[in-house]
Amino acid sequence: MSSTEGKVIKCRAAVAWEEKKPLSLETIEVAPPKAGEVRIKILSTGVCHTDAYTLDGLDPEGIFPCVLGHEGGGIVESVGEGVTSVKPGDHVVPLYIPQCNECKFCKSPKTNLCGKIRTTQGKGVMPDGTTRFTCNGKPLYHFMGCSTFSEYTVVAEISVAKINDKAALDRVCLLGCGVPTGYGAALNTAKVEPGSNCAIWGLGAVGLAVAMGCRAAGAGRVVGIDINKDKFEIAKKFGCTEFINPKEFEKPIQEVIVEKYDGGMDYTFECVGNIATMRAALESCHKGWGTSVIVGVAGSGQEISTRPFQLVTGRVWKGTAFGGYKSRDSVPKLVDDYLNKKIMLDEFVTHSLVFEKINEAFDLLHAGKSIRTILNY
Ligand SMILES: NC(=O)C1=CN([C@@H]2O[C@H](COP(=O)(O)OP(=O)(O)OC[C@H]3O[C@@H](n4cnc5c(N)ncnc54)[C@H](O)[C@@H]3O)[C@@H](O)[C@H]2O)C=CC1
Ligand SMILES: N[C@@H](CCC(=O)N[C@@H](CSC=O)C(=O)NCC(=O)O)C(=O)O
Ligand SMILES: [Zn+2]
Ligand SMILES: [Zn+2]
Repeated sequence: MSSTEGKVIKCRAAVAWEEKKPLSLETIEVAPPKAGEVRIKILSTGVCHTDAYTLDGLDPEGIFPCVLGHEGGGIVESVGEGVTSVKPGDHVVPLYIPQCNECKFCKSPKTNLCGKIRTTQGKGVMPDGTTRFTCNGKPLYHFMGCSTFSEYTVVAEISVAKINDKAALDRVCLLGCGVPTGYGAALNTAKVEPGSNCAIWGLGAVGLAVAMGCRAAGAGRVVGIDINKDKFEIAKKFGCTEFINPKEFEKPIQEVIVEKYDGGMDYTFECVGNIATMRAALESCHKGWGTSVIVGVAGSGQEISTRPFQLVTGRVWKGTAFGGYKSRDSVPKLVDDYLNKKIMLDEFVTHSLVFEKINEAFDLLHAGKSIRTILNY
């Protein structure tokens, strides 16, 4: 039994007091876990573009003040009543898509979108409708059911994956979001076949993970597309075979691709979050069978469009959340895949910083100078 069990913990956190403002380093209070909840000591967290998306005020579910962060790794500090699947001392990754194994989504092989706590999670509160965070007496909202930008966080039991404790938490935290999302987009959502021609818009961590998945699937060409040419060199490590910078062309990039690649690609992936590149990715697909997967996140009011003829003539437009992985089952296996060198994680980490430098991590992301920055508490 830890000395803090059942007590409020005062700890460091980076609080988003309001949108479009830097995070504020604060001492916050974290209440003990209630029934069905787990309190975790976070040791490392990544910064994903979705954190920036919400902080920038683009997320219709963004509620402030809140504790952001959803790509973390840590150790269970205490558990609430009735929790049986994890115990203090277990190494875990918090999950923004839980897995309850009871809801109709969890019972369906067609989706990973567990619905058990999605409504309260989208309101920034725990399943009972309340928050576990306060700062100077003011309640703080949770984020994506994870809130990994706090030294301690509280999540639902169904929102935590128990992992092999031999794995470095400052690497496997990336299995909380970006890497499974891209890797699974290729393997689960698209189901890339050997010899397929693939194109990826956006060579950030998610896009590079798509490339890693395409290579694992035995893809032929893997075309990396980015307006920042500085991303091309690192993308070779993940399996990109050639590159295109749309800025170097006058005509629409989809016309370039259809001409250059004998009618277009078998699979395309949009990992930017831009409705124009979503259209370009779809219209770069081959007539008759090309499939485009939307991974990028675009805010409310943003709508995709294309001529229906694109779909009538056989192209498929689909999307993915967390790469289609059923989270509690899959993340432990992905950790083992990393330990067995079947997937890369180290290569995604371009910066490691002390937690207090979290705003620098956002700056690096926005400047296109990082792939993933890991913050260590
Ligand atoms: N569906 C899901 O489950 C998930 C979605 N996401 C979303 O995926 C997207 C990518 O996330 P990260 O890799 O963390 O972002 P990132 O910011 O690291 O990478 C985005 C990349 O897109 C490039 N880019 C920007 N505009 C472009 C354009 N017009 N054409 C081509 N490339 C362009 C940037 O240069 C950058 O390399 C974001 O929208 C994020 O919100 C992230 C994780 C999970
Ligand atoms: N609140 C956001 C949701 C945007 C979104 O699509 N989120 C992805 C994960 S992005 C992680 O970096 C997702 O898994 N969505 C599934 C879900 O149930 O939200 C908005 O409304 O834009
Ligand atoms: Zn993310
Ligand atoms: Zn469920």
